[in-house]
Amino acid sequence: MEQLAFFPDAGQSKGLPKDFLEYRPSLIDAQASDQLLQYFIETTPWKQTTQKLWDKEYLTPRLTCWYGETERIAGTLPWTPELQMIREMVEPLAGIQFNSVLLNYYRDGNDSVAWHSDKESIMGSQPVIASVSFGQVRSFDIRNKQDHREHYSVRLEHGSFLLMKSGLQEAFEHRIAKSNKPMKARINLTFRLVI
Ligand SMILES: O=C(O)CCC(=O)C(=O)O
Ligand SMILES: [Fe+2]
Repeated sequence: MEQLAFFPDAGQSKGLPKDFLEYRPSLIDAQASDQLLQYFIETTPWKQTTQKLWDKEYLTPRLTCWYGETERIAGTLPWTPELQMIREMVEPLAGIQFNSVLLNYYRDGNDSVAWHSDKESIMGSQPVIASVSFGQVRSFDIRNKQDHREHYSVRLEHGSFLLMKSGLQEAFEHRIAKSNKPMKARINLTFRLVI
């Protein structure tokens, strides 16, 4: 495994949460990643869903699509050969088998995902999630739910792999912040076991 590419912020003195996260910069080589980026952008039936906040409906600031064999999530599409191929690459690294994947499309720096943890009951309380990124490098921020001063940031590179291990979602939350800098398209895949 490669060294974790974390950049703790100034004043951050605690060790990195290696028990919870594992990062690999080039799971998939640049040429294949270029092709996959275009493939996902062009062929995925992207949707922009809404989310409720303080009783108001907002458009989710990114596009999404679910694939896999779970019936727990409405509208889940069958695996494609490309998604199967990536699933087979990440399963041995994660040590578990996944039955679904959420695709996120961040069109530019305005697209984002707010602070959250992925511990919906349909994934059990200690889910393992494998994340693969293509396109624009964006910062994946992580903070301790109990103490926001403990926070980290990892730049998720083109073709990279991030394993969110069991226990991460319980103690930490994560986000992809908006950016004022010009940002190109980014695709992120999070493989999950929905039970
Ligand atoms: O885009 C990413 O790297 C993270 C996406 C995410 O947190 C999620 O889909 O739950
Ligand atoms: Fe997440």
